[in-house]
Amino acid sequence: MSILVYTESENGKFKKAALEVVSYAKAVADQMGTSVTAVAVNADDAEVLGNYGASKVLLVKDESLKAFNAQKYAGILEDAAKNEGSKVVVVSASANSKYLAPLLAVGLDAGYVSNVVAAPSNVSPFTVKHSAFTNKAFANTEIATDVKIVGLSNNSFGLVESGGNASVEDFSPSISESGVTVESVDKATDKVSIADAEIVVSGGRGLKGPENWGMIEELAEVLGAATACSKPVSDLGWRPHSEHVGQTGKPVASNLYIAIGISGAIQHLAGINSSKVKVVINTDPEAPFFKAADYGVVGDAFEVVPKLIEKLKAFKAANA
Ligand SMILES: Cc1cc2nc3c(=O)[nH]c(=O)nc-3n(C[C@H](O)[C@H](O)[C@H](O)COP(=O)(O)OP(=O)(O)OC[C@H]3O[C@@H](n4cnc5c(N)ncnc54)[C@H](O)[C@@H]3O)c2cc1C
Repeated sequence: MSILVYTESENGKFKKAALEVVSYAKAVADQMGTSVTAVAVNADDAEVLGNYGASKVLLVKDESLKAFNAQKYAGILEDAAKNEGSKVVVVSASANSKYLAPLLAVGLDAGYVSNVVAAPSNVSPFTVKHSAFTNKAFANTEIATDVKIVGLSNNSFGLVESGGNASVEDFSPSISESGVTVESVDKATDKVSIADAEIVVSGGRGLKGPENWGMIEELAEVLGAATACSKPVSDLGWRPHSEHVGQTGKPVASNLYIAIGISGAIQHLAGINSSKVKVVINTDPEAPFFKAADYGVVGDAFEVVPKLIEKLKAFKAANA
């Protein structure tokens, strides 16, 4: 009857979102008076999940599962949920989790709610708060099916260390056949991914050209941030498409989002509404971004950003 969690890893290391879903599942388990069982595939440090509230880790070690395959991974989770008798399964908001969750929902005859942002307000009936209409509203939805799947938004719950220990068990599920074979995986970049980043520094067309991205990268480096951009910037080839944020790009749920030379079109804002603190730097005080931002600087990026970098470097040096 434990709560089941899918914990994603890359090259054997858990992603931050994996630790967050375990933290979340522990809160749900406490409300329901049960425990947390995590499913990990080819992870090297499965024990670490105990620190975030997992009592048990079902570890699948299989070289053929090195590349993510939604049908096979959904099959593994279905097997695990049935073995454990789990009535609640928690996954993250990553592209892979969003791919496998509906397949899993079919396998378990479960209801699935994505973009969940808080622990259930009630576990009987099981009611979750989730964002809706590209993060412009929240809804409380009851999942009435016997088995429930919760898709947790990244950075919405945070990491909670409980100092516990997890028993790690080898798990050999029946791996289902898949119509898809992954031949190779090409990563666009090795930098901090936008989806996992705590801080994102993002540039728009106001930066005039790709040759001016040095200061964006420098600001990101000082802050330990990921870099992002608006759609026209990636369309123009100034930055890679993997950095494109918004309705047609990636969603960002960082703690801090700094938008530089970005007007704040509705399609851009749709991707960053879940970020906690938004800062805009723009020459035009009428730019729509100022209405969405928590802090705004009306000014020329080419003057403001170098000063910001200088101040941050001085602050870091003084506090080193
Ligand atoms: C169906 C559809 C989907 C879309 N999806 C997305 C999406 O996912 N993501 C996205 O970003 N867009 C998307 N768009 C495009 C969107 O509508 C805007 O055109 C786009 O976001 C504008 O990008 P921008 O803010 O970089 O450029 P601009 O709108 O050109 O804004 C540049 C800003 O920089 C400011 N500026 C100029 N010089 C400086 C300076 N020296 N210092 C500081 N500020 C300066 C200007 O005042 C201006 O506000 C979509 C559009 C459509 C129709």
